[in-house]
Amino acid sequence: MSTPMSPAFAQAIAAFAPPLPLAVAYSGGADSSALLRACAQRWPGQVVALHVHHGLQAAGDDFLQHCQAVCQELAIPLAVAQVDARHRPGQSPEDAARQHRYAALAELARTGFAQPVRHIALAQHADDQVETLLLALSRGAGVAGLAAMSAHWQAAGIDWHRPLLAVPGQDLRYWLRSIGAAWVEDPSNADLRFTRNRIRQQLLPVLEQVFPHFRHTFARSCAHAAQAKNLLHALAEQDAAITGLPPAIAALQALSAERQSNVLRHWLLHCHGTTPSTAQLQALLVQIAACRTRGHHIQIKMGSGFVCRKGANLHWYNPQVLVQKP
Ligand SMILES: Nc1ncnc2c1ncn2[C@@H]1O[C@H](COP(=O)(O)OP(=O)(O)OP(=O)(O)O)[C@@H](O)[C@H]1O
Repeated sequence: MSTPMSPAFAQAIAAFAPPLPLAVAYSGGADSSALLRACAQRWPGQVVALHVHHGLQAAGDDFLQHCQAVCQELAIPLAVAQVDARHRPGQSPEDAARQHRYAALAELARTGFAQPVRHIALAQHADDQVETLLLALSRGAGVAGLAAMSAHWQAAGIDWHRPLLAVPGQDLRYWLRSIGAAWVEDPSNADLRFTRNRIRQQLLPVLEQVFPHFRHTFARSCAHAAQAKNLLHALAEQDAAITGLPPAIAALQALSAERQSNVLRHWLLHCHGTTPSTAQLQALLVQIAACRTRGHHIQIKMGSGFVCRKGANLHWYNPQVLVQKP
């Protein structure tokens, strides 16, 4: 039976071709409800659901019960994990919840069913992508941030997919209503203390009026930024092969300032999982340029640690880790 999906939604589902079986990360909210139902309809018997109970909101139990009831009705196997998503000091609550959730989803897919599942679909859509782009702009992000969310990536032995990035959120809710499917509304989505909710409720309606095609054109900008991000990554790998990691100071000095910044960001992120601020990186470039004598000392705060000079090379360390492991 044909269902009244919007053209964008129908196109996104038709174009989505993951190897099966597929797991859908199912919160019980509108977006993942639409994705789960659309996938189960397209690949009957080949789709499973994963639910993470965050243990943060009182509503968590209702979410779980809703997911269990829907999966039972649709005969979709469901695996559930309970996580303690409390954040560490200095970590944002949303970041903590996201990290715990992704780790729990990967673990559920690996061990929650008779056979491990290697592909997980998430239900972020075009409005989420625009929100991510606007948040990146508001932070003054570079191209990596402006690329916003990827449609596909690999991590923790899982292929992650976001098939709905071109579908407006309202199309998903419209479809759910038209087929009489219920979902649970996360009460925190209405909380205007969260910037993302203010963007969704206050900014997107205005953007809609001024730039009616903003979802499409902003997504195109994200795609251009993603291409540039890949080029910068490739260039950083080439330069890192010359400077070595940790980088040799003399080899850095032979590069342009832009290429130094690029390879330094790459080193700090990929080897140490930290991102320096623009001001920190700028200060380091000044020190690298001035480092022409044996006695030149470098010691600069960099991301979550410090960069210092160790002989001919730079060296990054986190003093807190040094204190914990003397
Ligand atoms: N508790 C959860 N259990 C399983 N998957 C989840 C959970 N929370 C979020 N996800 C997955 O991560 C995606 C992005 O999460 P986010 O909280 O940004 O979504 P959302 O806009 O609230 O979506 P939804 O309406 O599906 O809850 C969701 O669409 C869903 O696929």
